[in-house]
Amino acid sequence: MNREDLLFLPISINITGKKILLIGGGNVGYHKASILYRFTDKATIIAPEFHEGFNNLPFTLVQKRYSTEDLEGAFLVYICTENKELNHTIKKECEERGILASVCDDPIECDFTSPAIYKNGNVTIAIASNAQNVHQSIGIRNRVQELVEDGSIKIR
Ligand SMILES: C[C@@]1(CC(=O)O)C2=NC(=C\c3[nH]c(c(CCC(=O)O)c3CC(=O)O)Cc3[nH]c(c(CC(=O)O)c3CCC(=O)O)/C=C3\N/C(=C\2)[C@@H](CCC(=O)O)[C@]3(C)CC(=O)O)/[C@H]1CCC(=O)O
Ligand SMILES: NC(=O)c1ccc[n+]([C@@H]2O[C@H](COP(=O)([O-])OP(=O)(O)OC[C@H]3O[C@@H](n4cnc5c(N)ncnc54)[C@H](O)[C@@H]3O)[C@@H](O)[C@H]2O)c1
Repeated sequence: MNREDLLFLPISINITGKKILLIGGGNVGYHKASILYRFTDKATIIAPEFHEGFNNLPFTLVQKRYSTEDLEGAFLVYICTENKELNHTIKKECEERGILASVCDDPIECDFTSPAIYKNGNVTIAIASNAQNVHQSIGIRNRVQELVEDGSIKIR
């Protein structure tokens, strides 16, 4: 499979009461957690070491290395360690359990990816590039945000 052959469908997934797990507490883990916090105040983060920003998030922090049992009851898993081999192993263990996972260093392994988001109340504008060009997604999102904020696009 080549990256160019990937197909991602944009959907809004119901996370009410569901267990969201994020493994890895570094820069990328913190970034993903900050975005998550705009949608939920419940998630569990597992890592031996955490970015200091996690102190300002309401999530449950579990300071330890990942082990397979951590996946129990998980609905969505964000895999965000810097260890490619470990990320791959976690993804495989998610797949064996039918759990949807996003792997931060390998779009081909991702069951889902995160779009660039502009959120204003209940309105969410999400831009994705089919995992091909994250800078393009960020650029378009920033432009949409400007247009909403200067009143060119009315969302209310
Ligand atoms: C939009 C956003 C959403 C979010 O994460 O919330 C998002 N990445 C963001 C930021 C960002 N990502 C990267 C940098 C550093 C760039 C640099 O250094 O130059 C920055 C900028 C920064 O951090 O400021 C690098 C990067 N990203 C991926 C890889 C792996 C790879 O592509 O192989 C690498 C290379 C790592 C390496 O090589 O080391 C992969 C993915 N990143 C995606 C989404 C998915 C595709 C979405 C789409 O379809 O477009 C996908 C496929 C999977 C996923 O992560 O879901 C978020 C913007 C948040 C915002 O601004 O609100
Ligand atoms: N998807 C994206 O948007 C994106 C953006 C930039 C970088 N990346 C990729 O993300 C990866 C991570 O980058 P980073 O800057 O967050 O790295 P980092 O070193 O800052 O963080 C890694 C985290 O993983 C944790 N960790 C290590 N071993 C673990 C284990 N056994 N169990 C649980 N947690 C463990 C560490 O304690 C740390 O908290 C890199 O491969 C990078 O290329 C992805």
